[in-house]
Amino acid sequence: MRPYMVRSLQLALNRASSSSSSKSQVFRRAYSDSSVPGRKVAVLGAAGGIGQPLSLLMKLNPLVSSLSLYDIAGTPGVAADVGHINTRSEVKGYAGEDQLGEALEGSDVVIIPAGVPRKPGMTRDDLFNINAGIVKSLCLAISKYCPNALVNMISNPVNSTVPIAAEVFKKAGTYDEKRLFGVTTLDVVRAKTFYAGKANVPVAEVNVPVVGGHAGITILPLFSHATPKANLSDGDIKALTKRTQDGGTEVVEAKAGKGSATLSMAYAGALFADACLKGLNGVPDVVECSYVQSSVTELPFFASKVRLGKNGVEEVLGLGPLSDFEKEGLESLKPELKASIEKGIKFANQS
Ligand SMILES: NC(=O)C1=CN([C@@H]2O[C@H](COP(=O)(O)OP(=O)(O)OC[C@H]3O[C@@H](n4cnc5c(N)ncnc54)[C@H](O)[C@@H]3O)[C@@H](O)[C@H]2O)C=CC1
Ligand SMILES: O=C([O-])CC(=O)C(=O)O
Repeated sequence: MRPYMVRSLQLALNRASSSSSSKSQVFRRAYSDSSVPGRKVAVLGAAGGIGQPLSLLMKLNPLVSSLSLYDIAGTPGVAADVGHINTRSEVKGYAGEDQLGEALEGSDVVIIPAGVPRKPGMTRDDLFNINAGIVKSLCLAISKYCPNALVNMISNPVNSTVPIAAEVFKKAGTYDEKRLFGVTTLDVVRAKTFYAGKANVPVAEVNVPVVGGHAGITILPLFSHATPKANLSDGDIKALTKRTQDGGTEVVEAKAGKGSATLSMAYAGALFADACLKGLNGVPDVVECSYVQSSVTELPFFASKVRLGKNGVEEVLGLGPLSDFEKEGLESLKPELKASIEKGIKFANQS
């Protein structure tokens, strides 16, 4: 890839990070390889459908100085391939559990897309039996080798895997609620795309918060907060909400048994990791939606806008005024989200 293409991709990623201020835009333009701190990012599940393009996108991120690609197999090849790209970070591949410690050691951000994806007809919760154990063992290793890392959980069901991670870290004595994130950025990416299409506004200018969780009706886009404002009918808002909630299923069905969203997820995961790195580096006003420990509602975990800083979560932002339709959606999602959280906590403490 030509340097100008790499630069364009980097700029596109920067432009797409939703809510950062103009101050941070100036900061971004001021990057040079030597003027930003070195940061190690580990991708766990790096040989998978999400892991590979996500590794590529993290290799293009100028904030990353060391990229650690871990999977149970296949990572030497991915690392050799990605490692030839002429950008800042050095790349190392690690395969198999005996290399997990080395892969994690010194990581500032750990991104976890390890685990099985859905097939048509399955819910995200149907992945629990396999992915819960995978996430648990990876989080145990994180608590041992890089307890201070920011953890970006992609593996589904996110509504349960984040509570599992929290319990594992609590048991290990390393839990810091500011450092654990469920990645819900793809819901925001979808809401922006669908809204821009319906409202006929430039997608690059669109902002839409998505709150709640990351499965079906627990995904609650707040189109009443969407900007630029558009005069959409109640029917349009209802349809946009449903399409955002079913976005993952739309891809699962279109892939017809060959997995779920990988490329759009890699993009969303790269955006969120970039926001975490900017926060760590002290860029002001970095705000993204994420599923975190929360007191925004009575539920212990909830996705909402989060301000990111040098220690991870700096502030969990409230929901603001909701339309009647959104208020109804919020009440309807609570029982399902509560059950998924409790399922994760129970699993972590029983097994
Ligand atoms: N949070 C979100 O918005 C989204 C989450 N996902 C979830 O991401 C996960 C991964 O999806 P894909 O990449 O499509 O699946 P995939 O099957 O293509 O890749 C998963 C990778 O995880 C690896 N893996 C399995 N056990 C592991 C372990 N113990 N340690 C390290 N790596 C391990 C596999 O070897 C494989 O390379 C799924 O659970 C999927 O549901 C997918 C899309 C969006
Ligand atoms: O739908 C799935 O299984 C994968 C996912 O979380 C998404 O695409 O939002």
